[in-house]
This record gives sequence, structure tokens and C-alpha cells, in this order.
Amino acid sequence: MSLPEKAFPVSWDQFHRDARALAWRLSAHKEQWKAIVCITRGGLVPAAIIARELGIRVVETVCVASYHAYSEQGEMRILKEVAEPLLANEGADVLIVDDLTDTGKTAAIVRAMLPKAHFAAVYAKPKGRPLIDTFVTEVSQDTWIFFPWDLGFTFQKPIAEGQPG
Ligand SMILES: O=P(O)(O)OC[C@H]1O[C@H](OP(=O)(O)OP(=O)(O)O)[C@H](O)[C@@H]1O
Ligand code: HPA
Ligand SMILES: [Mg+2]
Repeated sequence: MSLPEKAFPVSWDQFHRDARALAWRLSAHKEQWKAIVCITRGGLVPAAIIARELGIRVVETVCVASYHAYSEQGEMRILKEVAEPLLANEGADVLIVDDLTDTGKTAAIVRAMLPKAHFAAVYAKPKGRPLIDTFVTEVSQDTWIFFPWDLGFTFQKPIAEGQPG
């Protein structure tokens, strides 16, 4: 298992604030999205927050997996496609939501399914950024984002004793 250069741990509070900030940014757009398509599993959490903020009641999933072990990307697998009615008009009425874009490979696959949809992610790394429309915070490519649903409370060594990674 290779450790990333930098770690960016995100708490539930911070994630909620950042997802809400994404909803504020999206609310400035004049498009009225009829549905959210969230990319499981990471996109489920921001999708719930954005759906609540923007009053969107139709939430669909597209199920894509590629990271087998922490920080190691493997072959991209589409486990479930988008439901047929949402593919109408190339997804022009659809808002795609994910927790982050890293290499942009996941975003590219889902974009190809819904070319006219608006793509929003809470966090973005430089390689993935050109593939999405709206995001809140950019982190460097050598940073690994630790989401609150992947974390638990553990003892932390004092900084002076050296940090992992
Ligand atoms: O831009 P990329 O390099 O393609 O990586 C970004 C994707 O990787 C993670 O999902 P993952 O495939 O790990 O599945 P998960 O959402 O179930 O954790 C993350 O939630 C994004 O969907
Ligand atoms: O930085 C990341 N954090 C969590 N999951 C991820 N999947 C791709 N990149 C990341
Ligand atoms: Mg994901």
C-alpha cells in the first residue's frame, strides 16, 4: 500500500459545509435540473445534501468502481447504468454529483453517458478539474482526501515525532 504525499482529512461538519457551499454555487446557475445522478458510492452523500438544498426530488445512481485498495486505481467497472428516461436529451436536465474528481477517469465515463449534464463535485484535483463544471475546493494531485465515512478516531502522534506519509 503506497501512502500519498499529503493527507487532507475531512470531518462530517466540514463535508456538510463544503457540500452546502457547492449547492450555493449551483443555485447561481439558471438551469433547473429535474434530477440528480449521483456516482456511487462517494456521490451519495453530497447528493443528499444538494437534493435537499436545491429541492430536487429525483435522485438516480450510476455505479462505477475503480479504486480497489486505498489510493490504487484499477480497471473501471460500470456496475449499474443510468435509467433510460434520464438519458433523454443527452442529460440536459440532469445534475451529476460526485464527492471528488481525481484523475478524471470516472468523470469522463459518466460524462460520456450524459454529455449535456452539469457535473458537480465537492473536491477536485488538477487532472480531473477540466472534466467537471462546478466544484468547491481544489487540492494538489499528490494529496489524498480522507472522507469522514472512511475515518475513525485514532491516537495521533505529536507532529514533532514525525507524521506518516
Ligand atoms: O477521478 P478518478 O481518478 O476516477 O477518481 C474519482 C472517483 O474515485 C472515487 O470513487 P471510487 O471508484 O473509489 O468508489 P467509491 O465512490 O465507491 O469510493 C471517488 O468517489 C470518485 O468517484
Ligand atoms: O483522494 C481521494 N480520496 C478518496 N477517494 C479517492 N478516490 C480517488 N481519489 C481519492
Ligand atoms: Mg466514487
